[in-house]
Amino acid sequence: MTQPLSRNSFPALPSYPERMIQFGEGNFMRAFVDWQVQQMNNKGLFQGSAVLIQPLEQGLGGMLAEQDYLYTVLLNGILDGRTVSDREIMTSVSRLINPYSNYQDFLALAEDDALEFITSNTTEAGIAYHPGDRLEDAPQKSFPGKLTALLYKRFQLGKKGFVIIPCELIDRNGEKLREIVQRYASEWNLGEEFAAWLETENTFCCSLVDRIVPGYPRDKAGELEQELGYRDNLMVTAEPFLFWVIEGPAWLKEKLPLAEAGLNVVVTEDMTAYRERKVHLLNGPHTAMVSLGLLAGLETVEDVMNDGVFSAFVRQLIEDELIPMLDLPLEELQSYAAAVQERFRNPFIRHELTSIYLNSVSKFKTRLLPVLLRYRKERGELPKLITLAFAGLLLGYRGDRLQRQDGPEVLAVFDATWKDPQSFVEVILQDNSLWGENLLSVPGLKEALEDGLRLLDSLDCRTALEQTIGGEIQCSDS
Ligand SMILES: NC(=O)c1ccc[n+]([C@@H]2O[C@H](COP(=O)([O-])OP(=O)(O)OC[C@H]3O[C@@H](n4cnc5c(N)ncnc54)[C@H](O)[C@@H]3O)[C@@H](O)[C@H]2O)c1
Ligand SMILES: O=P(O)(O)OC[C@@H](O)[C@@H](O)[C@H](O)[C@H](O)CO
Repeated sequence: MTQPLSRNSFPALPSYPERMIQFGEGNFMRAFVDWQVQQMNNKGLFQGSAVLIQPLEQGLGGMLAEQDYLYTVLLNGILDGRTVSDREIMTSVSRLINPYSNYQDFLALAEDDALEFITSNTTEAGIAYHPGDRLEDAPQKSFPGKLTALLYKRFQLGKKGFVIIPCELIDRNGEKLREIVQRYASEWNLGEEFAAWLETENTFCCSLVDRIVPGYPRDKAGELEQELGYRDNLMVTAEPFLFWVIEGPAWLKEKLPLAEAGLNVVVTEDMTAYRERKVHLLNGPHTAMVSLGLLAGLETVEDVMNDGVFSAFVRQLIEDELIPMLDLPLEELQSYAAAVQERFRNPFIRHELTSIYLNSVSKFKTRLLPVLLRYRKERGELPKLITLAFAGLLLGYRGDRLQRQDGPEVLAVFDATWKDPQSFVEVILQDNSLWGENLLSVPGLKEALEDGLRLLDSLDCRTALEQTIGGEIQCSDS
């Protein structure tokens, strides 16, 4: 029987002073930011660790403590033509504070001058204003509320601010976070001096993250335990590829020497083009493939890429509908798209479609809907593959064929609307809360989705896809 991972079993592992506060202890942050901190430490360039803040009352705090905050990152895949199979025990996390049970320790972080950086990933839902939050709460419900309380304490102590780099996959994440913090500062009457300190003493950066992190390797856990020689309930698998774009001042390159440590990190004045490329060419195909893939009984991204019809769908989607709508040099887009498809084919990691399926409605809205609308406007017709993916999404949210995973308010809208299949498409397209606008005004969309739904409901999904790729589904224009 193997022993659990702990510092006792690996007494030679190093420890580092805390230099970063990190909101979020999920798989992604542990295999992305903390992994990069580890690489900087390995090269003697940072000599620091991250203290994690659990954003929600329930989380991984207990499990991390049981392992002395150690865990293994397993990188599997092909990078620059080389097969990578790396295993490394992370020593870049010092501890985790649960502000729900230990608010004092959380606020006490404001006192530590060595803490210079704040990072976060609280999912797309985390950078949100919660009207009920108050300074006196212990803790505030929202992540920005907690951050405001911490920053205010820091200000009261007369200390310098932080470099704040959120990693949430929302557009202009740093600006959104700063706006909500400023809003709390104003609503909580924290004064003009604090508002000025927020502006001048803190650097809020926007950032874009890119690494596929499937998380805990459930299917291979036993085998890996034997191979590693210890039990690790928090091991994380990830692809070797990594890209982090930070929109921030040039001095950050020295202060946080990620690129110097050989990591694929860019500090730039404007990250817009990088974001467009990634969200539409990587996350877009992911979201387009999930509902259709799950409806066809496929389980992983690799399954999709190994299926002739589905991989043709992904390729055509990228080449014919996504790339032509992006304002970047064609060659650059084509080379990124080729790399993405290679990453999707990674035979060494198991990326479950169900994990990408989570909150598909909001993902469709940011990743594919803008392209669909632009295509319709510029070409006078609908992009047939994005439209079919939209139909697949709507069918999946009927709830009888797929196990939906979305917020209760989103599911309630679908449940109410699907009660009348005749009016379903017309009503759902008008729902501003889902799409941010009334999509009934998009010429031909209602009819095309009704056709798509009929097709997907009457044929098996692969045949429906084959027909669509062959151009047989017509988008009637009104
Ligand atoms: N897994 C990937 O391949 C990958 C790659 C790039 C980006 N991401 C992004 O990272 C996010 C997290 O992914 P993960 O794999 O680490 O998930 P996870 O479930 O392991 O971790 C989620 C984290 O978010 C926090 N959280 C969840 N809902 C919250 C809320 N409403 N308010 C505040 N905090 C909240 C949790 O406490 C936890 O720390 C995703 O939403 C995605 O946008 C993931
Ligand atoms: O993480 P999500 O659930 O927001 O989205 C699923 C995937 O599209 C996403 O995780 C990608 O794998 C990632 O963005 C790659 O960098």
